[in-house]
Amino acid sequence: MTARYAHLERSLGADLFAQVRSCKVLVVGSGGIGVEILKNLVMSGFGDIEIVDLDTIDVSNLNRQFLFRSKHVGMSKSEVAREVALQFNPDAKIVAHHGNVKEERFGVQFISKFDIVLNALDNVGARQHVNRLCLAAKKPLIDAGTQGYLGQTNIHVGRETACFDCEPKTENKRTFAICTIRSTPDKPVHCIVWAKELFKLMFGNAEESMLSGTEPDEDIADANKEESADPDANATNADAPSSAEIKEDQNKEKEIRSQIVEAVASRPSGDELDKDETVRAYARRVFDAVFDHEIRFKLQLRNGYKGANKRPTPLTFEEASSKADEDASGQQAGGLKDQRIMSLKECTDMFVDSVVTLLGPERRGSLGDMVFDKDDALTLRFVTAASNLRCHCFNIERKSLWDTKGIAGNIIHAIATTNAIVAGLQTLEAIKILAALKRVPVANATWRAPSASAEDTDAASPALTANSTAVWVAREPVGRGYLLQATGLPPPNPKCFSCGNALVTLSVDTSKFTFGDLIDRVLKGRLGVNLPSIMLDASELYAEGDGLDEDEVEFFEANKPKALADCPAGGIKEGTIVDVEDFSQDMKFKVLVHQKVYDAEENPDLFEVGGEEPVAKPDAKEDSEEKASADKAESSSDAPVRTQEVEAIMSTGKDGEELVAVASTVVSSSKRPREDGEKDHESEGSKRSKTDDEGAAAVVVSEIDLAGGAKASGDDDGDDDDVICID
Ligand SMILES: Nc1ncnc2c1ncn2[C@@H]1O[C@H](COP(=O)(O)OP(=O)(O)OP(=O)(O)O)[C@@H](O)[C@H]1O
Ligand SMILES: [Zn+2]
Repeated sequence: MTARYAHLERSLGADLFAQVRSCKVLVVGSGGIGVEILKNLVMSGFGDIEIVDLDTIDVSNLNRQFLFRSKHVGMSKSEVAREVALQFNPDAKIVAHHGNVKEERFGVQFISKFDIVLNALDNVGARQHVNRLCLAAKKPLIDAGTQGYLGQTNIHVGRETACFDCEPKTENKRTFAICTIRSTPDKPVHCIVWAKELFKLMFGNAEESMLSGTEPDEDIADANKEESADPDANATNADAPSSAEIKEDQNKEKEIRSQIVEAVASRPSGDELDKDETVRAYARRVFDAVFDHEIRFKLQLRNGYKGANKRPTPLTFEEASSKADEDASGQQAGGLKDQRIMSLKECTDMFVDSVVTLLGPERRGSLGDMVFDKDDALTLRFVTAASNLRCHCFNIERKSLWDTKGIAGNIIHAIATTNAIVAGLQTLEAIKILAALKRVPVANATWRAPSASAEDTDAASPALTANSTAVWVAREPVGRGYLLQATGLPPPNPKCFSCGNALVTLSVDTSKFTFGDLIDRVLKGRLGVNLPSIMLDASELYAEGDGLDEDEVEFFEANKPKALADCPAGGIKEGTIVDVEDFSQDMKFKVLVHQKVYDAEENPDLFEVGGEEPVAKPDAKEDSEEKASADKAESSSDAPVRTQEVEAIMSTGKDGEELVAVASTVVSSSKRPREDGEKDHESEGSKRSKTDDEGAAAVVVSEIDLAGGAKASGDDDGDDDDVICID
C-alpha cells in the first residue's frame, strides 16, 4: 500500500479499503454537487468511477464548481471533471460520459455494472429516472439535493427502503393573475414574468405568449361584469360607464393589444436583418409599443389601470435614452457589475442591443423556437432590460442582472458549502453501504457491517441499510443544536407506483383534457416517465422510441390532439384503466382514470394524480401481500430512530479532513420535527400562494422543490419553461 493510502487503510480497515479501491461507482451529474463527490471519491481511495453529465461548463458555474476554470468554459463538464480529479489522485480510473442519463446507452444494463450509484442532479425528472434504473438493476442509490443553505441526502435501496418516488414530488407554484402581469404589476417578479412573455412573443412560440391575445384585461372586463350584473345600480350612478362606453373601452383595449402584436410582427426579414439600422428601428418600434403607447393609450380608458396601486407613467424612447445618471441608488459601492442596478439608459441600450444580437446571424436560425434560459446571458439581458423598463413605468424597484436571473429562473442561488456538505455525506454513506454490501468489518466503527451469510449479496436486504442515514442540512441549529440532522430511512410507500407496483389514479375532465396532455403533462411532466407506451385494453394508443414505422407514428401523433374520451379503443373515461410501460426505465404501471372537472383558478393543472381513495390493485393476492409488508414497514417506521455515530466511521481522524469535518457534525439522530403540513424542506417562497387578485386567469410559476432538489417544472433543464398561462 502506498503512503497515499496509509491513513485510509488504517481508518477503514484493510478489507473495507480494498473494497473501496475496487468497487465500481457511478456519479450522475457533474455540477455543484457532482464535482465535490468526485473529489471526495478520489481522495478517499475509490478507484473505479464513471461520471455522466449532459452539459458543458458555463461561466456561471465557476464560482462554486471548483474543478472548473475559465479556460474550461464551453467544454464537457464530465470530461473536464475527470481530467482535473485525476490530478488529485492519478491512481483512480475515471470514465467520463458526456450525455443525458436518460439515453438508451445508460439503461438498466449500464447501471447493473456498478456497486453504488450517486445522484448529483438538479432536476426531478432525471432523479426519478435514475431511481427507476436503480430499482430495476437492484443497485443502491445515494441521492442528494440542495437549495441555498438547505440540503438533504437520502439512500434508496431496492424495495427495502423508500425509493425517490415514494414521497410524491409536488409542484410548488406561485400563482399570478394574468391581469397582474399584463396590467397591474406591483412587484419586480410581475415585470420579469411579463418580460419573459415578451421574449416568447418576439423570438419564441408567439402563440403561447400571454401577450399574443387581444382580449381585454380583467379590469376592463370586470367593469362590464359589474355593470351587467346590476343594471339598476348603474342606472342610478351617473358616473358609472354605460355598457356602450364599456364596449368602446374594450374595443380600444383590443386595438392597443393588436398594435403591440403588429409592432412585434413588423420584424425585418431576409436581407433586412443584416441592416443594423433596420433592426434597431424594429427594436425601437417594439419599445414604443410596449413602454409608451400601450400605457399612454390605456390611461385614457375609463377603467384603464383601475386595479393598479399606482397609475403607470409612459416612457418614451428619448426620455429613457437620456437618463444615464439617475438611479444609482441600488448600486452597491464596489459591487460586482452584474449586481448593480442599471440606469434607464443602460436598460434601453441593453434592450436594443439584445434585440439586435438575437436577430443577428448566430441566433436568427432559431427564431420562433427560442426559449428564455437564465444561463443564456443574451436572453437574460433582454429580460432584465425589458423588465426594468416596465418596472420604471409602474414605479417598481428595478433589479440587477444577478437578481433577475434568480427570479426569472426561479432559483435560489446555490451555495458551495452546502453542496460540499451533502457531497461529503454522500461519500460517507457510500462507504457504509459498501461495507454492508460486501459484508466487511469496519475498523474503529461503533456500528457494524452485517456479518457474512450465504444470502445473495446482490439482493437488497434491510441489513444493507441498517447503518444508513438520511441527513438534513439546516440553516439554523435544530434538535440538539446541530446543523445536521440524521434520520433512519423510511420504509417503501406501498402506494408508490415506482417501487410499490401501485395503481396511479388520475382525476381529469376526460371530455377536454387531451391525450397529448396525458403524455406530456401527466406521464412525463409529473410522473417522470421517459419513453411511454400506452395501452388501452389490447390496443396500443401510443409509443415512443426507435423501431416505429411511419404508420404507427402517424397513428400515435393523430391521437395526441384528441380529448381522452375521444381516443380510439372506446376512449379514456371514468373508470378506464390505462396500461403504461417505459422500457427505458423497465417500469410498468396502471392508471385508473376518474372523471372530474377542475376550476382553473383552484387547480391550474386541471388534473390530479393520486386521489383520496385507496384503489385496490387488480391482483388481489399481490394486494394482500403488499398490505402485509406495508403493515410491517409501517410498524418499523414507528420504532425510535436509531442513534447514528457517524463520526465513528473516520474516528482515527487521519482520513480526508473534509470527511472528518462533516462526519464530526453528524452526531446523533432523531426524527426531524415537522410542523403540520410541512413538506420536506419546502421553502417559504415555494409554498403555493395566491396573489391578491385571484382573477379568473392565472399565471403559474413553478419553483424549486427541495425534496426534489430542483425546479419541479418537469423539463430536463429544469429552469425556464415554467410559466403556465391559464385563461
Ligand atoms: N438528464 C441528465 N443527464 C445528465 N446530467 C444531467 C441531467 N440533468 C441534469 N444534469 C446535470 O446535473 C448537474 C447538476 O448540477 P447543478 O445543480 O450544479 O447545476 P448547474 O447546471 O451546473 O448549475 P445551475 O443550474 O445553478 O446553473 C448539471 O451539471 C447538469 O448538467
Ligand atoms: Zn417508491
